[in-house]
Amino acid sequence: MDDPESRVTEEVRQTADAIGRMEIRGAATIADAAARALRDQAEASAAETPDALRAELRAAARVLHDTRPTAVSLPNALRYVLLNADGTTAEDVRAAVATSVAEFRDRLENAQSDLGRVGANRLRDGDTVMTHCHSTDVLACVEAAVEQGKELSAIVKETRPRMQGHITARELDEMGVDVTLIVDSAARRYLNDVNHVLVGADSIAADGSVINKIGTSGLAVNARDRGTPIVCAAQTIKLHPDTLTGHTVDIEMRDESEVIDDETAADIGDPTVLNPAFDVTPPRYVDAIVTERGQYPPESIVTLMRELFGEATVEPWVE
Ligand SMILES: O=C(COP(=O)(O)O)[C@H](O)[C@H](O)COP(=O)(O)O
Repeated sequence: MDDPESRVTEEVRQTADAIGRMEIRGAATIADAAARALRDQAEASAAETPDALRAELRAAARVLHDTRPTAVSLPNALRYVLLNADGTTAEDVRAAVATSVAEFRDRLENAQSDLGRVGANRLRDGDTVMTHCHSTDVLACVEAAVEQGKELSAIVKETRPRMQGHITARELDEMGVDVTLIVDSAARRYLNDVNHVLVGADSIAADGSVINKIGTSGLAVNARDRGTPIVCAAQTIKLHPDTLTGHTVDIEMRDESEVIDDETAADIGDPTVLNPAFDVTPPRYVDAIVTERGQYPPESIVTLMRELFGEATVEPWVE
């Protein structure tokens, strides 16, 4: 049998490239794109036996998996689809993959709107929120509150170096929220003017730590110091099962060119440039984690993780 790796489709490779380059970004959006890519791999495959098709799907999953290491929604999506790729013929497996991808995407969408309704309960008419990066889970909370007739304002951190705050500003503006944009270092100055800090998550660890865009932990410490509640909006697909057994979450280091161009770097003596994409906020700085299952104090999230994943998980893309 030839190498299943060689039969990974161009479309799957393009999706993986787009995730790596951050054209597809944000934990929930990455999960959705990865699930769709597996469905497309199954549809395009010429495999004639279930084993050959499953080997091809595992190879495609590995290509998708090896793009960005921090958002656990990516492996959680791949696991969901691969563990449901059952069937005694290749056709059966293809159909099972299509069904599980559709189910997964429905769950993602429903989870986000359920979570949005929970998060919206925390927001009152006239409140101001501060945001960091761009999180579709956070925006679902704001959108649900706006739909309930609440008028909201937002102070949006631009989020260097990739400026995802600009996407947040545009989407909040489209919802009718009054938006003020600030540079990241101005956050502390304005924390007394906001009622809530709202952030998303790429992963949540078993101890309740929130792994999110770099700068979240500093923002949370400052918010605690100022007495401003900090809420993390995160669907349960952000729960990191490996942390139940003591593993830590990898923090992605990105290219220095996102921070400074070669010419400017040369001009200032070519310093070492570090560009971590995410950081870890300890649970003591987070007031609540809002999920589609309700709101949890961070320290109790482990109970939900055990309920959803048991004690151990498998990595079905490994040969
Ligand atoms: O940190 C980021 C995005 O980082 P990047 O831009 O590097 O992917 C977002 O806060 C989370 O992914 C949650 O997003 P969502 O709520 O949409 O899943």
